[in-house]
Amino acid sequence: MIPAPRWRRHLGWLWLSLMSFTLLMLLIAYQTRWVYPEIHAYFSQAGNLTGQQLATRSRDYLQESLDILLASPVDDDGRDRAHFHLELAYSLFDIGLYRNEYSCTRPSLAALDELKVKLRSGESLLPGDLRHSLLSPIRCLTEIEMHQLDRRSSVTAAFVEDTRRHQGQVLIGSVVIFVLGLAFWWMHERHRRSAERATRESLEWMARALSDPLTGVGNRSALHQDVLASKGQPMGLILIDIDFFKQYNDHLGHPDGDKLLRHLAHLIDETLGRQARLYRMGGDEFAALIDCVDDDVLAGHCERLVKELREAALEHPAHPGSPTVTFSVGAACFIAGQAGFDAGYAAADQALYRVKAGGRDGWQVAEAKVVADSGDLKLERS
Ligand SMILES: Nc1nc2c(ncn2[C@@H]2O[C@H](COP(=O)(O)OP(=O)(O)OP(=O)(O)O)[C@@H](O)[C@H]2O)c(=O)[nH]1
Repeated sequence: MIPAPRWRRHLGWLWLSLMSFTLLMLLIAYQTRWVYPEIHAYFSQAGNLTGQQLATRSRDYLQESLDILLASPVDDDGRDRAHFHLELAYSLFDIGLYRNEYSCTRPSLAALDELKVKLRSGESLLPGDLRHSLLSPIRCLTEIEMHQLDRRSSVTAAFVEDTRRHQGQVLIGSVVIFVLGLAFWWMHERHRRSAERATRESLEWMARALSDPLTGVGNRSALHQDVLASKGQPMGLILIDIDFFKQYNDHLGHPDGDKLLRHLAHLIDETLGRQARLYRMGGDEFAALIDCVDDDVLAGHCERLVKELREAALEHPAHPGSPTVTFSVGAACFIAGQAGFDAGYAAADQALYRVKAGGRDGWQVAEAKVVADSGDLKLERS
């Protein structure tokens, strides 16, 4: 599958982030624009509802005034108290809300005005007049009370309903934002994983490109790369070539030849230990890079290689001079760098050739002197 271009992935993220951000802003705007005014409206209407309490108190005062005036006989003190209660009731009744919204308010207030005048003038009051003057305002106030109570209930119910609806919308908005956030995270995670996978695959590919598939050790390119990476360092190069490997293959077949190559790679690696890096140069030739303190140390490694192979006593039925597998080893010290390596390789190869020419199954280290060569230190072989 061809991965989407980078800019398109980024565009996807950007789009998601913008969506989440816009939705969040809309949610905040919604809260500010609709929910808060709704609350404000509720409380301002609730403020008007005190009208219900005023009507109740006013009605109570009228009731008390009626009780005093209906008690017989009514003396001056009773008339004063009744007048006082009437005044209190009047002041609570005479408000804009009642005047504007209830048609019974004005006639009731007029009846109370008349009654106050009669009380002040000391005119006698008949029970029938009293009923007419006080009962209709009391009825009006009762009506106002009931209406105000109804209004409060309906406003409260509407407010509760609105609040529930807004909460639902805010909840849905939050869920959408959460889902978008999850999608954003998921896209990011997917991209991170695919980037990791690509890096891992590149590393594996690079490792494969630098290793020999048959034996698993490094190949010629890896040797070259390692030499250049250690530029300027004194190093030892050991070349190991199996003797009469063609005959081994011809006699036992290529699969057994492959097995021997793998076996020898393991044996060389074990013998030289961690300080050495092993490569297969192709065919039946191996190379090892190792720190080169001096030629004697290198000679010690070569000696050990030949000895270990003899001890392993791997059967070679087609070897003209030995019942077991043998190899020839040539080695040289060099200063890492392109020119130094070329010189070192040539010297080690010549040493190997001399071993082959001398009857194989042995080793030789080329003698060297250090010279400087166009920035690279180069060991010149004698
Ligand atoms: N089994 C196997 N054989 C290989 C492989 N690569 C190369 N060869 C064989 O290795 C043999 C190398 O032969 P030569 O270069 O003549 O070397 P030799 O027979 O060891 O002779 P001397 O080095 O002179 O002792 C050839 O027969 C190649 O076919 C491989 O990957 N597996």
